[in-house]
Amino acid sequence: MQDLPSSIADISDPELLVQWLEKYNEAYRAGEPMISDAHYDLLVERLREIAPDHGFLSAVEPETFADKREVRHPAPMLSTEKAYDKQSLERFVERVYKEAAQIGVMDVLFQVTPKLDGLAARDDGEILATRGNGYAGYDITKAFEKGVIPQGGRGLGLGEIVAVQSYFQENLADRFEHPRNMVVGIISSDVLNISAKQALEDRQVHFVPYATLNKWEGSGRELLENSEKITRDLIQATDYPMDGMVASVMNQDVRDHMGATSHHYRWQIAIKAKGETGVTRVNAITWQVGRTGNVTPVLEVEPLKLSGATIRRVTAHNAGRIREKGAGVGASIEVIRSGEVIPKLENVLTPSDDTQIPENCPVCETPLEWNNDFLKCPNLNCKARVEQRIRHWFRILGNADWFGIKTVERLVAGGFDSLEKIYAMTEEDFLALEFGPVQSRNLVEAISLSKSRPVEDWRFLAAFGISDLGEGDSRKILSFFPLEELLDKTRDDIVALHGFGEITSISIEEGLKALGPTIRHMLDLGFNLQPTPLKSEVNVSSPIAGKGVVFTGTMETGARKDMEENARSLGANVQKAVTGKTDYLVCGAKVGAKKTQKAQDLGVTVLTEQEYLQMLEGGASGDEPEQLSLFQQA
Ligand SMILES: NC(=O)c1ccc[n+]([C@@H]2O[C@H](COP(=O)([O-])OP(=O)(O)OC[C@H]3O[C@@H](n4cnc5c(N)ncnc54)[C@H](O)[C@@H]3O)[C@@H](O)[C@H]2O)c1
Ligand SMILES: [Zn+2]
Repeated sequence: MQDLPSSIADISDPELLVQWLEKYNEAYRAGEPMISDAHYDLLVERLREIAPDHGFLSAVEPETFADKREVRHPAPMLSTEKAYDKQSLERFVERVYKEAAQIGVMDVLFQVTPKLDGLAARDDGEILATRGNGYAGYDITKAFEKGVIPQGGRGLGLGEIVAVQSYFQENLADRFEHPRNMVVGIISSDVLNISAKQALEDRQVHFVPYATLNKWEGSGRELLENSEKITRDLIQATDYPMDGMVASVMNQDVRDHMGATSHHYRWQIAIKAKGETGVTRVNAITWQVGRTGNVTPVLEVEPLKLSGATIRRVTAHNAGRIREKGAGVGASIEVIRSGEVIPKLENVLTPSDDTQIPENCPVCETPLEWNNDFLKCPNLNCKARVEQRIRHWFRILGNADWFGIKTVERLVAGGFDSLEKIYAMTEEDFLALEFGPVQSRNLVEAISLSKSRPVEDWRFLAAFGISDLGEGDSRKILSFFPLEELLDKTRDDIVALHGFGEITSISIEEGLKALGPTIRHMLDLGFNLQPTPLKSEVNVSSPIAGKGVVFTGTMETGARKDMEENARSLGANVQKAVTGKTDYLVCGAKVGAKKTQKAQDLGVTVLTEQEYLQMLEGGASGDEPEQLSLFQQA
């Protein structure tokens, strides 16, 4: 297949363009996109310009899962029309009111929800099916067995399979380019890679019915007047990847009257940001060292105008990308910007043979290590890492942030390279580093305010930057243990909690051990911490509250997942496997003797499903039922 012209405006052959679009679409649906979504959208818009009636534009871009059973949809699952600017949204709203008036409806209610960027599916309570070609999709009900969590329960209709965004950013962003790629991998393959398995085990991959999303409702006028604020608020409130917003008409009679094309419902539109691309040349590469040691390339480019701004720096994601694509000095590259401040490297048009990847850390000279496509400085005391850690502390704590990166750099250069030292600084210390008298006073004041102003304890914990203890996980873990107790917990204590997998638990244990002294020191300084409410306090009293429970085998009462969910709601720590922290092993049918013996050896009470249900009904926590002979023979 012939290449596409390098500049989108030069594309003039619709058939060639469609061939490429089909190829890109196939790769994208398989979870391995070749180009960015913004770039793809620009190509589709180009097709609309040069061949507005092309069949490609009037069908849903199909997806296939070769080995899965086909399922017909009761009503087609279509794509959406897109509005890339205010005018298109205005035209949409006008059209809606005009057609509503035709059937005598004057009050039209609009709804806006975040447009989730994952894998669309439909759950009728029995079968979960993908969109497919819009008319028939594929049966992927097994996703729930694999560990995908149905938000709000089963049978809630259309929705999207997505990974929790903050979790992805913290734990997976250096393993997958986009959370959707991981999601597609989970659905299409039975062999899961370790990170995907971990995310499922941590219950961070959800099926989110659109009906459960945060939403805005109002009239068309209100929508047009406030669309920026509506978008901002919904982005704020949603912890899933999004690629815009979806505005829908809510009046059923108007929906019926407006109907659908073969591509989209006419009463619905996606509000999206358009990307802009440009071509420029790489002048130099700067390597930046982050808090966790990742060394990322920033391309210094020949200045270029994109969406009204002059671009001089472009992020290139990771070192692997530079090596693979030849994005070195002298390369001609395509740059894309859609919304974000710093544009991204999209494509290398003419590679450079000067792609030197540093072998040593540009800051501390320690030999660098490769981790997938990422380069890492392993030195915990690397000056750049220290600076970023301190910066992270003030940013996450967030109650008195006057410590920008420039200030932090000066402190570290002056020997104040730890939180302990910085929190002991006086006005004289700042003056000695040649901060002005006013700034010195402000910085001392900021330190004192950061202690006296109220701050949630999970923020305080997350600010230490322990890997796998970001804001979400800190909040979660502190709902099980108060902060002081957490410091002494081991991986076994942590893995027993709902939502913490094995790998995560190990890294949390290690992080807590390494930073324990610092955390204790900071606690002794007396912060005004607002404790996270403990689950054990919130929970009802039940015989399994606070107990470690493992379910195994095939249950008769209902799906194992539902029994687990129910046990959790009664305050149990539902665990995946029996450990020393397990109190009850509940056995359904077909459980091997070995398993029950191992549990008994660990002092775990082994129950049949019936005994377990009786115990719940009895409500007595102390009396443990006698064990069935079935198990004693083992
Ligand atoms: N990078 C690539 O190579 C590549 C290739 C093909 C497609 N794409 C991307 O896919 C998109 C086109 O594909 P499409 O037709 O699947 O998607 P679309 O962007 O038109 O979105 C339509 C889908 O959004 C879903 N959706 C998400 N949140 C929703 C909500 N709150 N309410 C209602 N529906 C919601 C629906 O399931 C619907 O099917 C393009 O935007 C493009 O960026 C990218
Ligand atoms: Zn270093």
